[in-house]
Amino acid sequence: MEVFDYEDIQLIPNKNIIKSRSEADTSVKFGPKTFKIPVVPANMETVINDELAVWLAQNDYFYIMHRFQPEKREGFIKMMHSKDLYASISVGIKPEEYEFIDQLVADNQKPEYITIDVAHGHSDYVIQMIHYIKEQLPDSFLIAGNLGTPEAVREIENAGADATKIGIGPGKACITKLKTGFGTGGWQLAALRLCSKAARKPMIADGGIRFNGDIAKSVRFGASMVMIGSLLAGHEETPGNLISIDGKKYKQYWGSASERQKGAYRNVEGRQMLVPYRGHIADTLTEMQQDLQSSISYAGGRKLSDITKVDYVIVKNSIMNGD
Ligand SMILES: NC(=O)C1=CN([C@@H]2O[C@H](COP(=O)(O)OP(=O)(O)OC[C@H]3O[C@@H](n4cnc5c(N)ncnc54)[C@H](OP(=O)(O)O)[C@@H]3O)[C@@H](O)[C@H]2O)C=CC1
Ligand SMILES: Nc1nc2c(ncn2[C@@H]2O[C@H](COP(=O)(O)O)[C@@H](O)[C@H]2O)c(=O)[nH]1
Repeated sequence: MEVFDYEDIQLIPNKNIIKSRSEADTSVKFGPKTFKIPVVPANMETVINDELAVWLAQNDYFYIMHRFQPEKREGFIKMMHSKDLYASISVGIKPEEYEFIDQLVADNQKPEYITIDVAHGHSDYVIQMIHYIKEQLPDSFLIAGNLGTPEAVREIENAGADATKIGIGPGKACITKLKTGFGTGGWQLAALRLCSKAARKPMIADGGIRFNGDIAKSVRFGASMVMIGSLLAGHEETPGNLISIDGKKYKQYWGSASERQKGAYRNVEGRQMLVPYRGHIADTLTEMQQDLQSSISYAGGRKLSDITKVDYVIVKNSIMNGD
């Protein structure tokens, strides 16, 4: 098995066929809608809130609202629909989540996207929830995760999920690999490649994105969408508190399985940290789009899927050489 991560790979250029990078089409159809770029901010409390979700939906970006204020989710769906925007929410798998789905059905609230978001998604309890949601809300596009193996992708797709989310332990705020010894941390890109061999439906690559070029690499190895936490958490519009230290600005970022998120030290697999402040998220997303347009041109293509065909080399830990 070839084992590598984002920093170990370089994609090999093909002859350019476009006159300007602006001709390259970065859009992606994911579920019922088409988005500007294959990037989704992580469904974490320090990355997404209502205001940012509205802005992202209004501007043709994908978002997934987190599930850590469960009582606000139905109101969130109503608020998005009242503005004629799509609603995209997360759920867990505990008994009260079944009641939440029942409530949505009773109130005729149908989110366009639902993500089952648990640490270890290859589980009969996740499969039960997939069956339940597909029965109760068959028109919602259902994403399930997180997974890290082709077997998991096959089983979760067969259970009825419309897309899977791949990544166990590669996140910046993650300590799963240290506390449990398991996961795709350190070989997330290779794990994505393995999963793509089994996948018949779209995959979201989740965690480990440190540079804009990692988005193109994720697409090359099979991702339809790329979930990003730490690299997007440092913006004016993201919910973490702004903190100044020695004249430098930072924002708070914490893991969804951190003590900070859970309010207790039980099954903690995440940590709290500071990420550099980066200004407005619109500028970062525009830069990501421009970099991706450049990637498409280096791939010798015109559209995002052209990146999936390029060759690559493994250059172990050396892409920063020469910096
Ligand atoms: N992508 C990643 O690598 C990781 C992501 N996270 C994020 O943290 C948040 C909290 O996740 P999670 O703890 O799953 O949410 P929950 O607290 O909702 O747990 C999910 C359910 O699964 C049960 N469970 C059994 N085994 C496991 C296991 N190995 N890991 C997790 N749950 C298990 C839990 O019971 P009990 O709590 O009693 O065990 C609980 O009932 C999510 O947003 C998740 O995405 C967390 C860790 C890793
Ligand atoms: N193991 C843990 N993983 C977590 C936790 N909270 C979130 N996450 C995952 O990280 C990604 C974001 O990764 P990044 O590298 O872009 O910062 C996120 O989407 C989750 O899948 C956690 O507490 N523990």
